[in-house]
Amino acid sequence: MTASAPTGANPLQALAGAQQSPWLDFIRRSFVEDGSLAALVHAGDIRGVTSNPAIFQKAIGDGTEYDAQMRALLAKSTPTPGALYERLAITDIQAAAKVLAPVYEQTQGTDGFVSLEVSPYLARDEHGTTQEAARLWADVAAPNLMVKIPATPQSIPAIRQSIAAGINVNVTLIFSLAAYRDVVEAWLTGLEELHAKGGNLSRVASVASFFVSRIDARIDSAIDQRTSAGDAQAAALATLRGKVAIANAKLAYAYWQDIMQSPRWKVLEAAGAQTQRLLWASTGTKDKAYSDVLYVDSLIGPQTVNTLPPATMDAFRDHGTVRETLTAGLDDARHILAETQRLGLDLDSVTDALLDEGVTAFEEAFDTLLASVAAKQAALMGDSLTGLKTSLPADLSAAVTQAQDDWRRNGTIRRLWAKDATVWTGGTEADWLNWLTIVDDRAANLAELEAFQTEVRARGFTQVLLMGMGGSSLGPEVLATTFGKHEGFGHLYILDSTDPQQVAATEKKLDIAHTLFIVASKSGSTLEPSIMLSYFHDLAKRTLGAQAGAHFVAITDPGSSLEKLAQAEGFWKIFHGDPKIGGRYSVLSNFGLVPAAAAGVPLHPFVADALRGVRLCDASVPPAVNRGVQLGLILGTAARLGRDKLTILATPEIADFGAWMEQLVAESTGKNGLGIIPIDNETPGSLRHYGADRLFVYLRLAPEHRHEQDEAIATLREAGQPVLTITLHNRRQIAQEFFHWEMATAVAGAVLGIHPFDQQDVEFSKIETRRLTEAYEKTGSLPPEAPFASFGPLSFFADPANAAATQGADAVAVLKAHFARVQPSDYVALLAYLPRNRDTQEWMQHTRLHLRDGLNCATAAEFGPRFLHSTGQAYKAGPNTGVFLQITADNAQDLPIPGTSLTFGLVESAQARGDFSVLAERERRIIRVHLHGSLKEGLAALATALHDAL
Ligand SMILES: O=P(O)(O)OC[C@H]1O[C@](O)(CO)[C@@H](O)[C@@H]1O
Repeated sequence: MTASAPTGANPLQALAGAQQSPWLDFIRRSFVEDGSLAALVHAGDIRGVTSNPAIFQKAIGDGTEYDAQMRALLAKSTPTPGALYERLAITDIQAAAKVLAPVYEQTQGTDGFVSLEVSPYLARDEHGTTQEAARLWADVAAPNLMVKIPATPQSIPAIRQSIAAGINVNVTLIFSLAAYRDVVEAWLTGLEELHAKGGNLSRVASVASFFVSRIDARIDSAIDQRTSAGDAQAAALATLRGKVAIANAKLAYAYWQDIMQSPRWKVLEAAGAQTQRLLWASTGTKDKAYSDVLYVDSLIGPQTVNTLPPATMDAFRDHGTVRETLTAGLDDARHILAETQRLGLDLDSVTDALLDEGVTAFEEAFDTLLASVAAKQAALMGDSLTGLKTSLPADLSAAVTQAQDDWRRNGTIRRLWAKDATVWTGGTEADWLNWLTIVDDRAANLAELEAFQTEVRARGFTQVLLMGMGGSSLGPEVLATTFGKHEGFGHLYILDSTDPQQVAATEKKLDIAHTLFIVASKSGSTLEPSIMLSYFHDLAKRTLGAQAGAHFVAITDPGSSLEKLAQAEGFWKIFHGDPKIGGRYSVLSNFGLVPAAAAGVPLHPFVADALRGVRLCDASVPPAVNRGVQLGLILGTAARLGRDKLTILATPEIADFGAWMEQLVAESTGKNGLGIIPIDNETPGSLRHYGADRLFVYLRLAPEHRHEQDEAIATLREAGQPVLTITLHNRRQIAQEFFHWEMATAVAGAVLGIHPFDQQDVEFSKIETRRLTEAYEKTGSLPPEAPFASFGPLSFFADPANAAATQGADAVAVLKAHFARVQPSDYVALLAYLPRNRDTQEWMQHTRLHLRDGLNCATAAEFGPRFLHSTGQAYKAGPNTGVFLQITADNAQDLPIPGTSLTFGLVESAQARGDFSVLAERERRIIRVHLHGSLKEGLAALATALHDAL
């Protein structure tokens, strides 16, 4: 360390003579790039640099200085905003380290440091801090770096471990003598550990940053308050104004001097160790009544550092006084602290509070910084990201802002990414969170899927049939309908029904000899895919003989019964799902990617888009700009305010996304009498049909948007209905939305206080179905049932309670009585166990709109058994606001299920009956209408009756 200053030196330069190093508490890109820092260093004004989250927030958060580097980084990859910030900060730190390197060299590694702080979010996390210190040390890779670690009780062990690892540490946020003693202890122990390992002590530098002026600011304000309240001790209190912080610092210095005399230190010193210098921080004067160099002039002494904000640096250069003040007036200092205590100014509480405030202030600065980095990143990525515009009524908007702030203050998004189950119910949630990381995992292992895609193409399949339910089919269905057929690949068909006519219609589309069959089931034991597989495998065996297995691919979780069957039958491939991902969160795992590969969807760009979605929902993105969190907080908050009908409208080319969303949202949130009811694909109507229970989501595919949909949405917005408009700039961006909605659903679940990853109520219908099919296998028939009313082709069935409530002299009267039960904010759902084809879909759509317009309520048009693995969970266990019309029909054709005495038609009716009894048991308002004879005529009769009933 330089012992004397050059003659004619300014006060800053003269500090060298007093063995104090002035460091600068400031950094920003332009200041380093334009040579300003170098000029200060060369002049000898400044011998080190410190940064903190608030300094970087000012540097990066405002202005455009960092845009060029951001652009360059974003051109190469899509980092998380947190990683992007860190790259920018490290670039500055490395540049400053270079400027200070000559000082470091001249002083043999004892001065010329630049400090970079660990994430303030880790301030109370020993392990996280230790890891991050090591990571930053390695990433910056400059010997004159100091990693800043706050002196919280939790971080003290991290300080010891970092020192022991040979990392230079700047311990920050020290306010009390007690904390300082702990820091010294950690530092000494760390050095001793390093020494014991045979490490080189001479290059381990450390400073203990003792905060000064903040203490006076607090104590002075307490004094002022008491004085103005007429305190009897006002005169004595007045003598302490502006004195306590410096007295505190002087005693810290005295403690350091004692340590320097201790035998413990002497051993380390003899082994070549450097001392840990005290660094005075928070030395900008806060009270204008005091000298603007008070906290520099008064704290000068050998082997110390003072880190100065730019204004204080300039002031000290201009009129500072260099005199060894630190060691003078030690008795006075003791007296001041004794007086502080005598007069009831609780210094311990003040320093405790200052530590908490200091941590919080840096967290908040970091929140602001990351929010601006994320916003800037989004702006620079432009149309490569989907957009979100929200238009919310005042009450909802205020509640959402409040929720965002709660999430920000509590760091909930970081807890979510850290898989902390207490974000939800503290149950088994952590076992279901691998959807958070599956895209990175798949991106890193894309070669296997790409090889599969190449092989599929080479084998020249003309069709691909995917068999599965819910999460195993709805994602692939979105891919099939959104992307269509790809050159060189077969058309992807989806089968998720037990309706015999639908099975037969699917079979008709296939050329079995040239079809690739994919059976997808996470559990491997779901009824529908099992029987579909039996049917088509049997068919394939009849066409292809021993080669049949080579046409089959299974996607299932490891060890499932499906995996065993696939092995036994010689399937071509078996792809595994991740058991820590539930079905409805599986679209970006092999459950979506294998069908995507088979259909020829270009995998790399698709996964790259999904990754964009992941990055912008990252733990480092604060709630107000985190797309998934934003959406989820709106969904959850809206539901809590009674807007629980999530009404989904989409450009037709991407409209199937709604069916996937339905399952995700309904199966995740619909439980314990709570939840969000998705209303998919309900054509917009007149404003008077909408109550205060709606939240609209418009998925707008910009290049193919429909003018009339835009108009309808604008009308809703103008009428004050809450509307979320999500803009996709191309179809592939559905990959981003898959992730956004997964995150949103998890977040909405947290707002509702439910477990969003189980679906316990689905099981009840399955049990009932099983009971019925087993009865059939034993007795050859289903248990008898009788309609409570029959009129021509329409027979009505219900449990006694529902039957009693819907008596009528004709079909019209029955339906009238049933729908008279609809209250404001209820919804009506048609649950049709019919072949899902263009005719039935049109009928359902027409009928639901008729009901919507007649009853002014939200409507759903669902096909069984498909919805049983989707919205069925919410219908059974969500809010009891649904009024259901189950529709069944005679099957014009039935198909046997190989290896059983069952038929598809029988399973379908058992499923309808099973679900009915569970809904009825749960006191839902439901009746079943069975259509006899021709389906067309039955549907026409029902439509007429409904028309007359409303
Ligand atoms: O993939 P699997 O295990 O066949 O399950 C299919 C679907 O059934 C459910 O488990 C229940 O409906 C869904 O969550 C799931 O997506």
